[in-house]
Amino acid sequence: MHDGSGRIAVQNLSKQFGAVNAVQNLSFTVEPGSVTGFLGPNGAGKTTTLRMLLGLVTPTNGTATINGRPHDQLGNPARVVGSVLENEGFHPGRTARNHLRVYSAAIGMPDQRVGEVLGLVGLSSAADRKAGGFSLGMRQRLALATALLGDPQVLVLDEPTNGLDPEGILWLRNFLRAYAREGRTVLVSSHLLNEVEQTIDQVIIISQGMTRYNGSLDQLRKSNQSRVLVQSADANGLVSALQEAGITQVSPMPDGRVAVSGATVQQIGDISAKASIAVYGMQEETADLERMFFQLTQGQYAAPQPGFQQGPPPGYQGPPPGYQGPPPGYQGQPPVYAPQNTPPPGFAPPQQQFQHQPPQQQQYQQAPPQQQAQQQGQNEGWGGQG
Ligand SMILES: Nc1ncnc2c1ncn2[C@@H]1O[C@H](COP(=O)(O)OP(=O)(O)OP(=O)(O)O)[C@@H](O)[C@H]1O
Repeated sequence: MHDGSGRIAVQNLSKQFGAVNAVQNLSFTVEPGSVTGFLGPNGAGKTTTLRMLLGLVTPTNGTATINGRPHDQLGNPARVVGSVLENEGFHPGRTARNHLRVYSAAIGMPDQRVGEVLGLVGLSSAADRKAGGFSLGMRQRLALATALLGDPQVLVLDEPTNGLDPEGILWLRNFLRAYAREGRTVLVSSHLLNEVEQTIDQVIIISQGMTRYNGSLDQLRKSNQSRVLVQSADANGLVSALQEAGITQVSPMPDGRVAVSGATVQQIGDISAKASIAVYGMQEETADLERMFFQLTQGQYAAPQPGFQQGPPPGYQGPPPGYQGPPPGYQGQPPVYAPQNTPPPGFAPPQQQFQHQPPQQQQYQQAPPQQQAQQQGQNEGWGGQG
C-alpha cells in the first residue's frame, strides 16, 4: 500500500520519444502543505513529467511516485491523486452534474460528492447546464471538480491558468492555497512564472528536460539583486570612474547604457559629476523574478548572442542556492540579463517549439488522467466531439 505521506518523488526520470529527449534524468520531491510550481518554457518536458507521474506515459528510465508508489500501485488512484491535464474534454451534451456522476460512480464515491465538488468549484448554479455551452473558465472548473471527486490528498494541475481571466486566476489561487493549507500537496505547472508567482511557495524550474532550480520562491527572489541602468555621454568613462570609486559591479550594455549594482542613484550621480560625464537618465530596476526565470532556462531556444555580455552582469552573485546547473549546450557564457518584460537576448522565435509539439489530436484523444482504462464512460465523455 502507499504510505499516505502526500509526497511526490521523481527520481532520475527520463523519457525519450524517438530522437527527442523530452525529460532527462529529472529528480525532485514535492511535499504536502504548500503549492509547488513546476515551471519551464514551452517544450521543457513538464507535461511529459506529469503524464509519467500519472501513469499515462511509461518512463524510459527512473521513477515517479506518489505516496511512495507508482501510479498503477495506488489502489484506487483517484482517491489519492486528482489531476487536470491540458485539453481535457467533456461530452458537450451532458450536464456538469451528469458528467460528474459518471466519474463519481466509476471511482466508487457516493452521489452526494457530486454536489459537494460542484459547490467547491463554484459551479452549483450551472450544474444542470450542458458542458458544451460552458466558457473556458467554467470548463476549467468542471475539470477541477472532476479531479476533486475522490477527495484526493494530492492535486496535480497542468497549466491550470491557461485561458482564465484575472478573476478566474484569483479564484484558483485562493482555492489552491486553501487546499494546500489543509496539509495536501498541490503541484501546478506553468510556462509563465508571473501567472503562478502569487500562488506558489515552492518552485521547481526545468528546461530542456532537466532541473535548473528546486527550492523556495522566497530564496529565489532574495538571490536576485536590483540594479541601476545609466544612460551617459561616455559609457566607458563612466565604467572607469565607477570602478575607481570602488563600485565593482558595473558593466556596459549593448544599448550603450551601463548597468550598476551595489550603488545608489545618488552615488552614481555624484561620481559621474566628479568625472565630468553627463548623465542623461537613470532607471532603477528592482529584483525581477521573471528575469531570473529567463536566466535559469535560457539556452532552450538559442545560445546567448556572442559578445552580448563581456562579463557577469552587475549584481550577479552566482546562481541561487537551488540552482542545479546550466542547460545542456550552454557554452559557459555568463547569465544574460534581459530588460524587464522582454524576452531574453538570443531568444529565437519559437517555430522550433511548434514543430516539436505532439499532434494536438493525439493529446485530445488521451484518456482523462485519474480515470483511465478502469473507468466507465471513458470514450463517450472524452474528445469533446459529441
Ligand atoms: N508523444 C510525443 N511524441 C513525441 N514527442 C513528444 C511527445 N510528447 C512530448 N514530446 C516532445 O517532448 C518535449 C517536451 O514536451 P512537453 O509537452 O512535455 O513539454 P512542456 O514543458 O509541457 O511544454 P508546454 O509548456 O508547451 O506544454 C517536446 O520537445 C515535445 O515536442
